[in-house]
Amino acid sequence: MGAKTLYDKLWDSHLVKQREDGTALIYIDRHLLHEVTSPQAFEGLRLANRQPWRLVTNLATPDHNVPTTLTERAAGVKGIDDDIARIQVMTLDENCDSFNITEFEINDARQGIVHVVGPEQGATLPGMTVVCGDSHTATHGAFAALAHGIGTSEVEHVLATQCLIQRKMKNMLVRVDGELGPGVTAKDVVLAIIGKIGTAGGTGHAIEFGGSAIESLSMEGRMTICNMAIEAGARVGLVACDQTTIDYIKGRPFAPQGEHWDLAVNAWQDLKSDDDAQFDTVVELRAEDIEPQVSWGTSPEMVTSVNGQVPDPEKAADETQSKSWLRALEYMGLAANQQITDIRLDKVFIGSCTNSRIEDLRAAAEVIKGRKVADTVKEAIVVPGSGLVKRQAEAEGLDKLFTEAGFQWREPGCSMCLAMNADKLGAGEHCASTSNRNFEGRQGWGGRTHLVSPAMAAAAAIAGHFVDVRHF
Ligand SMILES: CC(C)[C@H](C(=O)O)[C@@H](O)C(=O)O
Ligand code: SF4
Repeated sequence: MGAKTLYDKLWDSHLVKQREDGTALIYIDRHLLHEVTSPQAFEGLRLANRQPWRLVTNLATPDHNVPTTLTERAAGVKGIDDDIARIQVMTLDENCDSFNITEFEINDARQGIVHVVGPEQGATLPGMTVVCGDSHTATHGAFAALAHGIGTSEVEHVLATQCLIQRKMKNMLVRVDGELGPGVTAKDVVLAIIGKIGTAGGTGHAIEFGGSAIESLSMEGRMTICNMAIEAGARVGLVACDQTTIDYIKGRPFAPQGEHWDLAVNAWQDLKSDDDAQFDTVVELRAEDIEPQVSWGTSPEMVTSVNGQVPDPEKAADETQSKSWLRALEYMGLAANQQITDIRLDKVFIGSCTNSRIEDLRAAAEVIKGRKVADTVKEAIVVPGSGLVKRQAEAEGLDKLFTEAGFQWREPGCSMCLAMNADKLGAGEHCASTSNRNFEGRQGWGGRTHLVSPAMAAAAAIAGHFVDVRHF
């Protein structure tokens, strides 16, 4: 048999049936659920009088709508002010109760953003297929798992049959070799990749991230990179399984134990692309060339180095690009050729499934230690990715560092990443955000999002404008 990529191996080991029209039936090992994309799926099961096919594969948690202030959280689900949010979270509770699905409810310490919770619990394992009604399911590919988002009707399909109809994607390799400089993080790497290949660069492909710079990343860093594969147009991001992966998983609640652990570790050894595997597309970056990144526009590909400038639409490659840059500058309230370091911030958000894990909070805390949030910054919030991340951060005293500096320390959830709860930007406000999308209105109507790493967001909060965290 020919050499295979990691994606080929994961695909082949889950292929139930290849059909002549090019579609295939794929088996799903893990199904994660949240409150936004599951209600109609459960309703569909009920109407068809079906039960979930394999209960133990499902794990649910509310995240998108949950409030993040202690006062609102104290009263549990009934205390959620917003009617739609409360109904969605209650509906998830009721559905999980009636179908017997494990759920970490709103005030369970294990609750959090579904893409933080899955890996943290060891529910995401190498070699698995993992799906969730959420585009950032790509995150779980950091564990050499075939993971991607699905739509609500597919959520119902997976619940009912544990299978999905898919088409095989093409293989793409993004290699980052060399050593990242101090202060340059996984977030900067993935933003630089998207800056290079564009938001359509990975369309139709499963992207495997490899090379020495990726291999030297922690699991948190690898998750940050795979999380944004979808922002590069690919539904799937992947990193090969190695000792870092295995060490991260060991001892987690859903991970195999005892003799099953040894068998699993043995089976995971092959979860990497063969040396001579062929990729349809290969992109290469040098780690040394990557500087801390800041997005200036309304798409993640509109990104540059913190030491760069807002581009000039007159210098765009073509008419289409010129128009989209002009429109972005207008929305963002920025001028062509403006220094990135001259952009002043109104709000700072440290959180989201891209950057709300313990390592992210440590990196931000390190920067703000003993400093104060600038007076001109109206609100700076830290939203841990899960209750367990929050607890760990508190045990390390990070919450004190944040609150002493003038940050608000919140309860876990998606929060200002997409402003489905009360955490929002006002019109015209600029936000340094560790999330993954800077679309128009993403963080609130008229809000202006700048995507950055946690360390860069922390430095911006202190300075009141963007600064190169390497010299801060
Ligand atoms: C609400 C959900 C369907 C959506 C997604 O799929 O990504 C959200 O998580 C997002 O980040 O925009
Ligand atoms: S944190 Fe943001 S990107 Fe992640 S699942 Fe929630 S809304 Fe989507």
